[in-house]
Order: sequence, then structure tokens, then C-alpha cells
Amino acid sequence: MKLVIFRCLRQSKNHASEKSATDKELQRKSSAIPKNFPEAVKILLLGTAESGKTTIIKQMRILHINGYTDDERRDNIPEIYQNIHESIYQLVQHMSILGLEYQSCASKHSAAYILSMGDTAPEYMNEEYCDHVMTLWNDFGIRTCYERSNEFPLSDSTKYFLDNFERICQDDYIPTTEDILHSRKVTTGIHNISFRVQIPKYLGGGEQIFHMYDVGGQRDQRNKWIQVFEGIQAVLFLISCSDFDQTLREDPTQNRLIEALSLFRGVWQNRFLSSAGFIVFLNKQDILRRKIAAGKHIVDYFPEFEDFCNSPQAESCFDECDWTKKFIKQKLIDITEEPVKRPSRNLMNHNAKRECYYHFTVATDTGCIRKVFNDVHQMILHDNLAQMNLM
Ligand SMILES: Nc1nc2c(ncn2[C@@H]2O[C@H](COP(=O)(O)OP(=O)(O)OP(=O)(O)O)[C@@H](O)[C@H]2O)c(=O)[nH]1
Ligand SMILES: [Mg+2]
Repeated sequence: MKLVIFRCLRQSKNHASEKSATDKELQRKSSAIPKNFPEAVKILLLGTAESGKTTIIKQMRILHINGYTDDERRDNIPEIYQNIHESIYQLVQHMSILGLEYQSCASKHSAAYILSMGDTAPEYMNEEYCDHVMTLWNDFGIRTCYERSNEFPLSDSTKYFLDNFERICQDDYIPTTEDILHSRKVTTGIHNISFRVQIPKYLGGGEQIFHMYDVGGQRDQRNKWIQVFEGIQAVLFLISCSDFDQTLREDPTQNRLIEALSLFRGVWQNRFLSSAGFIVFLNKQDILRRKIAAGKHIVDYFPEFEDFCNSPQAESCFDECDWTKKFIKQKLIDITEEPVKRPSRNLMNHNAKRECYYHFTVATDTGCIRKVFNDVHQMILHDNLAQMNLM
């Protein structure tokens, strides 16, 4: 199956009303629909490191497989302990680098304790360790360091885990689904998850199989991506919108958002992916909102933002967060409109306009991903109908 692209939503400005209109249209045609949707759909998750790809895979497991048993939850404990330890260790290390002072002697003592442990988490959270971590997280100096964490690499889940630390350091701790969604392990190599999704009765019923591929987003992982380009029907590209004031872990001279945009250009223009559908998740909307509320401005990193705010595209925006997310989206749209240097042989018509679909997401929010994935599935069903000349 060739996913030319999700034609039926092409002119959509208001997704919600458009969707219900097309649903009704599909229902009307239901009697004519054969039960022969292509059995499996292959989706490839791409994006820079920490954009949220593996978090989407976890959400698919929660939404479409059985989620996590208690034993599987317990298996995540070492990773969560390591995430917490790395966060507090990084914060303590950067206190002196940034020239910040601790609020009390007790905090200084706790910092020395954490530093003496190195960057490996303890196997068990004993009382002494927990007290030190809590003292530090309540320290005003550490909070100032946290507010400046765009200046050094720090996990996006630092606040989540340290705010929940008292619960996590209990002896009988079992990670919640939310804890698992916030935990982070760098992906190396290629992983995939397969799951089935119900096809609505009015479309003939039955199930569709999805194979979703997850890859590592760090620079040294990207040369492996090409191994999975064959037969991909849709690319789901994740971009972390809150990255505008951060630099890469692997190259501290490179702004993360600039890296993500140039990676998107490379993927969009890749001739092996030219017949795949494109969906972009503009992710980490929760962190973006938090950053802007804390007084960070994208204009300090992207001066062209000022012109965007005076452009017609920004007319419907109502606050800085809204402007910022639309500005990033516009940058992606601009890339899709750039002339392609080497058109693909796979494209039947070189002049055919390819579509790209955008969603603002919070990958750690199951409700959000449930809704967005439903939309993605609908688009795939619509496209399949179009392929069968039923639309
Ligand atoms: N608050 C918040 N955290 C997120 C969101 N998306 C992902 N994260 C967190 O960001 C971290 C990185 O997410 P991953 O899914 O591991 O990123 P990745 O793209 O797989 O990264 P690589 O494997 O290095 O390519 C994890 O701690 C996630 O919990 C989001 O929308 N909001
Ligand atoms: Mg990953």
C-alpha cells in the first residue's frame, strides 16, 4: 500500500468539525465498504534525542496492549532511581559551575554526600539518602539552579520525580503508569511494537495491525535509521517545542530546536520516504507553557519571532505560548514548501503537493495521545478508502 497522503482532511481548518463531517460521509458509504483494508500499517517514529519517541511507544502499549503488570512496573524501579539520582547529581554539580550558593549548611552537607556517590544511583533508597535528596530539592539555591537548567543538560522529568520523591522512596514503592511515562532511557538500535486497533463497524469492522518502529534520536544513532525506511507508510516526526533555549547533549554549541528543524528537513526531503505520509507531533506543550510562564522567550533565540508576531499567521493567537507554538509550526510548514533538490523516482508526479499533518501534543498525557492517535488512525482509514476509490 502506498500512503500518498491523507487527502480527505486536506482543506481542514477546523479539525473537529471536519472530522465529524467526514465520519458522517463514511457512515453513509459504509454499506459499500469491503472488509479488505490492508492488514498491517508500518509507522516510523523519528526525531532528535529526548523528543518523546519512546514515550509514544509506551502510550501505545498502555492504550492498545495490556499496559504494565505489577512485576513489569517493578522492573522500572532501577531506571527511575537512576533518573532521580542523575537529576540531583547534575543540579549539585552545576551549583558551583553557575556560582550559586546553598541556602543552608545542611544543604551544603547534603550536596557533598550526593557528590561523593558519583553519578550512579543507590540500589536501595535508604533513609539517609532520601533525607539528603529532599533537603536539596527544598533548597532555594537548587531551585534557582533548576530554573537555569536550559544552560546544562537536565532531564525533563526532574521536577516530576523530585516532586514525587517522598512517594517513590517508600519501601513498598511500585511505579505508577505516570512514573513509567516520565522515566527516561536513551534508545540505541531499533525497536518495534505491534498492536491491533479496532476498525469501526461502519467501516466494515475487524482489526488493523500496526507495526510501530522506535529509533535512537542522538546523532550517533541516526545512521541506523535507513534500515527501517523500506515499506514505511507513515512517518511520525516528534519535535520538542520546549527545546528552543537548550543545546544538544552531544554538541553543546548547537541549539536543540535548530537541530530538530534541520533534521526534519532531511527526513522530509529523503527520497526513500517520499511516498510515506507525514505526521508531526509538536510535543512537550506542557513544558513549553511552563517555560513561558517562567519568563523565557523564544525571541531571545530566534529573533525572527518578532516579525512572525506581526504577520497574518499570528493574527488568531491570543498569548505568547500560542504565538510560540504557531511560530514553530510555521517553521515546519516553510520547510515543507522549500523546493526539493533531488525529486524522488518514487513520486509519480513530481509536482504533486505532499501534505504534512500537525498535532500539538503532551506525550506523557495518555488522554491526549489517545485522541491524537484516533485522528491518525482515522486519516489512515480515509486514505485506504481513497486508495480503493471509495471516496
Ligand atoms: N513533561 C513532558 N515530558 C515528556 C514529554 N514527552 C516526553 N517527555 C519526557 O522526555 C524524556 C525523553 O523522552 P523519550 O521518549 O525517552 O525521548 P526519545 O525521543 O525516545 O529519546 P531518544 O531515545 O534519545 O531518541 C522522558 O523523560 C519523557 O518522559 C511531554 O510531552 N511532556
Ligand atoms: Mg527513545
